[in-house]
Amino acid sequence: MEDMVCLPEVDVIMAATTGAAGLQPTLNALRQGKAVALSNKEPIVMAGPLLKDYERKYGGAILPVDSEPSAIWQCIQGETNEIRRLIITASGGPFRTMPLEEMAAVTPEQALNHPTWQMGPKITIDSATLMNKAFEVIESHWLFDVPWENIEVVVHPQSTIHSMVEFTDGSVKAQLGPPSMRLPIQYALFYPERRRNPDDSLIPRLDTSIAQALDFRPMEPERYPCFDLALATTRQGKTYPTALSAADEVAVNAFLNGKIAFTDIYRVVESVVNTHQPTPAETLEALVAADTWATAEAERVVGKLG
Ligand SMILES: NC(=O)C1=CN([C@@H]2O[C@H](COP(=O)(O)OP(=O)(O)OC[C@H]3O[C@@H](n4cnc5c(N)ncnc54)[C@H](OP(=O)(O)O)[C@@H]3O)[C@@H](O)[C@H]2O)C=CC1
Ligand SMILES: CC(=O)[C@@H](O)[C@H](O)COP(=O)(O)O
Repeated sequence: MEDMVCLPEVDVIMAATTGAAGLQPTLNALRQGKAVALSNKEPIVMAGPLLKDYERKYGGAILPVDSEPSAIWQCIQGETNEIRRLIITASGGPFRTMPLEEMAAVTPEQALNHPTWQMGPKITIDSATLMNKAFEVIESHWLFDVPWENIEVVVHPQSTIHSMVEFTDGSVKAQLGPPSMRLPIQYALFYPERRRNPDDSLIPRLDTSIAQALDFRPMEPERYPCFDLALATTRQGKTYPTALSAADEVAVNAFLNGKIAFTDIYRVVESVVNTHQPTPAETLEALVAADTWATAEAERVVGKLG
């Protein structure tokens, strides 16, 4: 992948591997001035400033694919007004209403049963812990240059509104659609063109002929401790977000393999980021070193818990 993205005949790269695997290819592509349609969220979580630096320096482009950043991107088209607030929607995952005391005993099968989206295992577990939502806040912070304190998350169980942007006059724009990645993928690949889709079966359409609710609920921090942990860690800068992402990758795998409980995902990540000795995150070498250390440390913590 590292070499393939640099081939002269490649103009757009769709980065859609899971986890840290996409980091080096994404950086290589940006260093070649290519456009990267970024679905793989971990690279921008691990190395947001470096990716943006490469985009600026080498003239490439990062095109959001993840549905929430894509929604924000679509909402800001043609707008010159300052953004007052980003409102990122979260389904709340499969355990949104489960009594908190039952969460330690949930099985991987239950956690993989996402209420609205069909996705790979890593992101589905991240949706259940809301680590995924923290990742989207981080992505959006770097992609749209919006201060942390101006990005909010609201639970919206239907996943019909993919995110919203509030402008300084108070107007709020939202992007809606059925939960399908086809539109965000197409939007990034053909940007700035809105491609005509004559065949409705390709991109599902919003059905307004049936009654549909659009609910908003406040996020419960005690249900989703990974959310605050991820943002507090990332806001410390340096290699903290790299360690966070690596620890989460190990912890999610360990949960899926039956080595730790669902609620231990938080414990593993917390332990790793609390013992991390950060360095400036200015080079790929620094990121790889942090990723390697955090992966080993997370495996050690999993071993102790398991
Ligand atoms: N699924 C979704 O709807 C969304 C996903 N995303 C993001 O997109 C990324 C992918 O998610 P998703 O599609 O759900 O994940 P999946 O697990 O379904 O797919 C991941 C793909 O990445 C490949 N892959 C993983 N590691 C490597 C590697 N080292 N080298 C080459 N290929 C590799 C896998 O190949 P193999 O099968 O051979 O292991 C697989 O094809 C994640 O970062 C996720 O957060 C973002 C928004 C929505
Ligand atoms: C499809 C997509 O873009 C995911 O990020 C999705 O939004 C996850 O759903 P949650 O809102 O449950 O995290």
